[in-house]
Amino acid sequence: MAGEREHIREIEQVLSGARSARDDIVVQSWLRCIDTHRLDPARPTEAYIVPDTQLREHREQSERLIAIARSGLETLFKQVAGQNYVLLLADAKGVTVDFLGDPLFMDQLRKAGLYLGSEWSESRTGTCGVGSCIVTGEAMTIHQTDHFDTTHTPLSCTAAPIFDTKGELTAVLDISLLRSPQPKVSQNLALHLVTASARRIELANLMAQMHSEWVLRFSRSPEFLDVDPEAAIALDASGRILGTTRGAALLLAQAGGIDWRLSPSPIGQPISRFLDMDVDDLPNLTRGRPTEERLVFGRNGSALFAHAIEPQPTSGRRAPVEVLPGPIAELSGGDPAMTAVQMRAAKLARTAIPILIHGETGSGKEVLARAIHDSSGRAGPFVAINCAAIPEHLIESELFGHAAGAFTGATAKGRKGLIESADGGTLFLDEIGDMPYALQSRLLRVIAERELVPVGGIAPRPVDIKIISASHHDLRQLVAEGRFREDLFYRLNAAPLTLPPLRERTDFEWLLERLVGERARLAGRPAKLSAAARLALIRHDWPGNIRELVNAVDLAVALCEDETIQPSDLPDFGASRAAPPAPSASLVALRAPSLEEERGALLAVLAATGWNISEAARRLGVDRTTVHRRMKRLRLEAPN
Ligand SMILES: Nc1ncnc2c1ncn2[C@@H]1O[C@H](COP(=O)(O)OP(=O)(O)OP(=O)(O)O)[C@@H](O)[C@H]1O
Repeated sequence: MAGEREHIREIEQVLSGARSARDDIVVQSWLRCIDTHRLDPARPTEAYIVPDTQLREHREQSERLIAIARSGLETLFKQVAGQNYVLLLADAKGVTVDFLGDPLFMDQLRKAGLYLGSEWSESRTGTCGVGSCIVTGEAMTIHQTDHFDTTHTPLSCTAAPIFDTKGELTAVLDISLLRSPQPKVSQNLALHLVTASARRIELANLMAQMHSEWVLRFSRSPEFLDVDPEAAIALDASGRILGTTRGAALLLAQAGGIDWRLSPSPIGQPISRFLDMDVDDLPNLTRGRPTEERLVFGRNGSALFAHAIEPQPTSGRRAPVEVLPGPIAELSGGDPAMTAVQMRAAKLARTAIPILIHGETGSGKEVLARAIHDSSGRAGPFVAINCAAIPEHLIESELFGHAAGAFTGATAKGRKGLIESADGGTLFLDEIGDMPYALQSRLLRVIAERELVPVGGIAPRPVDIKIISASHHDLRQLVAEGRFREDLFYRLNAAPLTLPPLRERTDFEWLLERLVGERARLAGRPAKLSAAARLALIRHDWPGNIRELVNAVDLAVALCEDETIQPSDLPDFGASRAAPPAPSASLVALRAPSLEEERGALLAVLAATGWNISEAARRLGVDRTTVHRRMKRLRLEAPN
């Protein structure tokens, strides 16, 4: 409290014009907080996290930069490993769009606003690393009581701006501590590291965006020219500057003898205005020559080492890969076994080949069958029949219908059976193993001859149906026991698809999130999972598969209070086997044994997310750069 009062008094003194020992950048920011942002130091405000929908928009807008910055963030995070630093990448509005922090402190970090979605604009939060960096365009440390708002005075935040190739501030890289030593100089190394990382991100961004132009990289020392240049520019074929890193803009101004604060942007100007060279000199500055000989001179006489990179041909567009049809794409979040099923199902959907789906009860056989039908382009209906649920003596007429007056009690006009009502569409025969033996040969005729004879009828009627059957029995075993016809088995088993049980799915958490969202919406009761409930669900082994999960989620949504599902809202899982936690989705990539499988897995996720790289990366538990890299390696390209 005393500390807070003292802090407020200090701000008041600075306002009244008293000299301050604070850095000028801090003093100027405090003045802006009062005069421009109308903030009151006596009214502390909690960290603000933008709603999910807004965060998604911010992330989408920064998607390219996030992808490029990710490896820089990861390298920096490794450099400061074990020192409790948190890394934030904020967009130009101050919203944290990427984040790396120690999972052990997530709750504290979230509370302190060092978290994905936190907004650190100066107008909302007062003097702070990210916000004040956005206003000034300068790298800085806002250490403890440099913060304007007393809520944030425990933090130490060091931020560096990232500029786009046209010189606009596009993001801020911030490295923060929840607790830090008192002297501000303790953060000097952090300031150096974050500034160097921001520079490298700008370089990577320029290289990514301008690779089809000449790129000229600079360094003051020949040793670092090829490995870690200081700055870079892109030039068109006539030698005009198309883009620069921030460092290059400053360097060019210096070389041209111009006060960069007063000079207009170098974009669009000929390189010869700043350096004693023109476009014809570029081929002499490529890697073919020793580094020490690649010297260029500024108009002010200064010397720089330069490395010219020739325009890279834009890779000819490969034929776009086949995208999974929407209904099939939605079935998984990238589980490899599911992906293999989805790829096969998509290919089979448009054929007349019968499909046999294996899978434990509740694993989604009917849902898959319907998705295949919905992707088949067939105009007729999807008709599902559970062979185990219909009494044996009724199944024949249910399936095949009956002719007029075929038997006592039959209608005078006759009745269409389920097979005929599926004409032009799909017949889904669930629990096909329970089909009475005598009927199996009739079904075989429908499949083989594409015609059916109703009960009591003589003339066969042509039918056009796609047959999908499902079983959780081992049909081979039933054949061996003489309970299932071998010929029918081979017909049905032309294209087997095996659904993995839920406990083996690596996309469990994706499915869980989706189901909670869906079921809560259906029930009209907003609900989200607490961490403890999520863990309990992950640990359960789900003998009833997705059906059991749906039921558990429905119950939890109905019981939960304050829109948060707690473990006490879940069914009692006490009786189930203790299972190891579901492996994380990020293991997908590690496990994929073959390139083809890996390609399939990635393709399914991309298709399921409408080729949204951020979302695909989130589902796979990897960063966007990795997704881009894998796409390149696996030759996957977004359709158009
Ligand atoms: N991919 C999925 N996404 C969301 N819900 C699903 C998915 N797959 C299945 N479900 C849900 O799980 C439940 C069981 O699915 P389905 O009836 O398809 O399983 P099944 O394997 O055919 O079961 P059974 O063997 O008992 O016939 C249904 O409520 C279904 O809506």
